[in-house]
Amino acid sequence: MPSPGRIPVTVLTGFLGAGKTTLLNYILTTEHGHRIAVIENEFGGADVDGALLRQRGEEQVVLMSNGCICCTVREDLVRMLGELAARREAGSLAFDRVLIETTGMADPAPVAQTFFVEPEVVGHFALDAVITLVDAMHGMQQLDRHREARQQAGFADRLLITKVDLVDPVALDLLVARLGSLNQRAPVALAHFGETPLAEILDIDAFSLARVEAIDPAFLLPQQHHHTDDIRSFVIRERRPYDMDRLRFALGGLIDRYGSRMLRYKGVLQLAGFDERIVLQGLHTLMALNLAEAWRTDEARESILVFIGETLPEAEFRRVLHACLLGASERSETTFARVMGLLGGSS
Ligand SMILES: Nc1nc2c(ncn2[C@@H]2O[C@H](COP(=O)(O)OP(=O)(O)OP(=O)(O)O)[C@@H](O)[C@H]2O)c(=O)[nH]1
Repeated sequence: MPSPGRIPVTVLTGFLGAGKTTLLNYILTTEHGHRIAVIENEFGGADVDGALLRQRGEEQVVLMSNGCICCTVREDLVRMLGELAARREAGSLAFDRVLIETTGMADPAPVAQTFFVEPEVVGHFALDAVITLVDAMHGMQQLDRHREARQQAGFADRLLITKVDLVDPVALDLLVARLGSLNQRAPVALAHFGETPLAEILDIDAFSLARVEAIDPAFLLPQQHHHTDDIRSFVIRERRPYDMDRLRFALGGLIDRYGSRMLRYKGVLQLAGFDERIVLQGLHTLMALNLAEAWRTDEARESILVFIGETLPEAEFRRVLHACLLGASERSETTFARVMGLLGGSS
């Protein structure tokens, strides 16, 4: 039970692409009267999520942390929470709650542990709830294949199913039943593009240390933490604009070939002929390119793409995408054609 005076913290978790940033955007752009500080954690090592977040007004602050919050950057989390508390006490920052978005690969247990074992954190913050998002379309497969997805579902105080618009009611029932077998105590609700009643996820006082310790008596002990080894990410940055037709074709080809291993890809892109940023969103074979806000005249335009996948051939992705840049050299055009199988060469 959070003690009076401590700042409530909500941890948003959920496997890659489950819809955490979408929910965060809904929260940050909805009138709800809360002043929220957000800590955003990225797995891919590039600030793509920062670019995808829409902040409303000055009453909110977003801090970024790269790396996986559940292991290497826990110190980062402790430091950021310490800074937030100090700025709040000094009166330079006003907020009444904190939201932490973990990476899609994070085990929420060590993140929750932080609120009980780190003295600087315990004094100021109280964990209100762990909210786990589950993708209705990909969730079942993710639960089957990835331990992290099961940990996230099992540890949740509330489960939110997203993307219900993409599945039929039978698939949804099966997923609800599966989640029930992993976690019997967390109520399940739906979120459509992040839209969900905030009263059911903020200030719900749902995290119980006693309950977690009843399931895992070693919860507060130091933990060794491992991620599935063959999941890797890489980032591609380019200053030159991409050619739209070529890029769509190349992404289509890569997805055809590697879609089942492409767990998550996203980016903010500069395309020739567009003043707007183009946002790429993808999970496996589901890909979308959408117009976003225009580049400012005073900023250097740079495309940033993040790929997270199982044993993806990074060099091939780099070659193919490099050849989609406007004015790609003849040599890279040949490479592109060969890699994409247009010359009948091997890939
Ligand atoms: N159809 C549909 N798409 C959704 C819904 N919610 C989110 N999405 C889409 O799912 C994709 C991934 O959403 P994000 O919010 O970026 O997911 P995330 O969990 O933050 O992803 P990572 O941070 O990479 O793990 C985006 O293209 C969203 O627009 C939904 O309810 N329905």
